[in-house]
Amino acid sequence: MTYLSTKTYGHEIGLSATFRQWRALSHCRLLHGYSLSFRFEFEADTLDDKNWVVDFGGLKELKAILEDTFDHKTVVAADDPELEWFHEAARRGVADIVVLPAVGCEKFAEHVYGIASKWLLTERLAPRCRLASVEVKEHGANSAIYRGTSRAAGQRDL
Ligand SMILES: Nc1nc2c(c(=O)[nH]1)N=C([C@H](O)[C@H](O)COP(=O)(O)OP(=O)(O)OP(=O)(O)O)CN2
Repeated sequence: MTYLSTKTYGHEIGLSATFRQWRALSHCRLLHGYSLSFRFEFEADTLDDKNWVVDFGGLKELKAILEDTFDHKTVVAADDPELEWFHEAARRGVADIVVLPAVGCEKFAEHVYGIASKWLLTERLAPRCRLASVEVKEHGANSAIYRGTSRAAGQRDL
């Protein structure tokens, strides 16, 4: 028996991030932004003493991490050829930049999955509670999902 629970920080909470996919040939190479949505899917074979997979109200640190990374941020890929230009924008107070290994919904989902998995361990919620997946949505039509590949998902990719 596996129990699932989910937590969604939707578009309505305003995690507004600007980014670009510099390798794209389309308009996606231009800076553009979305109020990103994040959906966490947790799983457990056994519930805690309250009969919960994970406390819905106990995830505020995860929300804070999302805010630190995506709220009013300009997210830049570490290999963006214009990286120095973004740093200059930050120095001038025009952009609050966050440099990540890669940019795009799939990579945002992977990045958040890694952070959230570590957090579960730190909080001693893992290994009982595992992070099954993280979904990142740009808007109602576009999303990407990063899924743990083993039942030890709460302890992998660390
Ligand atoms: N698999 C992915 N594909 C794309 C991503 C992504 O993160 N993962 N990102 C982009 C662009 O950055 C952009 O966010 C999407 O723009 P666009 O392709 O124009 O998509 P729209 O939904 O706005 O376009 P419609 O034509 O209205 O469908 C591109 N691809």
